Amino acid sequence: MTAAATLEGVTMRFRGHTALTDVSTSVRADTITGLLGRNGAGKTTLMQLLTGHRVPTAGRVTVLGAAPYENDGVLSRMCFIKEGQRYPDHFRVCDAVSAAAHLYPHWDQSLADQLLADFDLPRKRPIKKLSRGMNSAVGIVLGLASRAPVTLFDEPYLGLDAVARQLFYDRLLADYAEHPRTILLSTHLIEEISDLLEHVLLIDRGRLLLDADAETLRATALTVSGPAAQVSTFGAAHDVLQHESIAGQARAVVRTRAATARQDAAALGLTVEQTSIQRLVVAMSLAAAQPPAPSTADHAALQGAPR
Ligand SMILES: Nc1ncnc2c1ncn2[C@@H]1O[C@H](COP(=O)(O)OP(=O)(O)OP(=O)(O)O)[C@@H](O)[C@H]1O
Repeated sequence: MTAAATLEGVTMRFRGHTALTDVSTSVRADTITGLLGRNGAGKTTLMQLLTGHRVPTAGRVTVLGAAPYENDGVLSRMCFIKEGQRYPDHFRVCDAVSAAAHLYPHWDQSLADQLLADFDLPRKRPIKKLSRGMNSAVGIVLGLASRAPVTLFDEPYLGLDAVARQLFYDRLLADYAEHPRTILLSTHLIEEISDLLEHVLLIDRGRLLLDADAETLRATALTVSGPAAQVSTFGAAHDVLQHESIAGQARAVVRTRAATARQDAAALGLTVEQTSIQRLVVAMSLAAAQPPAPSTADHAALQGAPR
């Protein structure tokens, strides 16, 4: 695996708040990676570190072999499209496109023209007069046509309708197939994009919770359901992320490394389904939010505690 970017022991502290804590991971080259996590998890902060907008409080960030901060050689090969991207007040759509054409060395004007038509964007209209969704579409056009070797999309589709979002996914996939490059995409619309993803990074309250390739996740995350006793038996041998039961029936989301997990569940009379990446992410985030079960020592201490 070649890394386009790496974070080693990265902590980012703002005044009074730690947004990232000791994060070590890499973003694979020529891969579409999903950066997932709940509101305030630290996704934008991580992208800001990768794009040299911030310097970590501790640890090291490397992109395309060097530290990105104030490094034109690295930054010229990156494109960062953020939610609610702002442009100079007087900019029309065509001005943003010509500025991007000058900025990005790998810019493809014919792709930009095609995308402007696909998203039905009026070239001469001032950007500040565009609707919210159209503004997002401008960012998407610039991000894709930049063909930057490392392209980051941070929740790029504020206000974009379902048809336009599908257009984005289709165009991204088609262009990526012809021009493989490193794409890091943060989103809350996990279900919609999960087929696009080759790798998943999940952050939870500033810590890296999951760093796995999507294929492995799909193969190892299962949801089993059936009689509660059998679900518990099965769960005892696997990593249970979420468990719910009602009237003697139960359902559990598990991660397993056992090659025979499906057969084992079937032998117990359980129904087995593949767990979607969205469900897995929700289960893992909720599990991480649970307070840890008290240890035996804690129990003992509580028993002895004065009331
Ligand atoms: N400049 C700052 N000063 C203080 N705290 C900040 C600053 N920037 C971010 N934070 C805090 O760091 C945490 C992570 O923020 P970040 O924007 O990275 O989250 P996110 O995962 O992108 O969230 P969302 O999905 O809601 O956009 C949040 O608690 C946020 O309030």
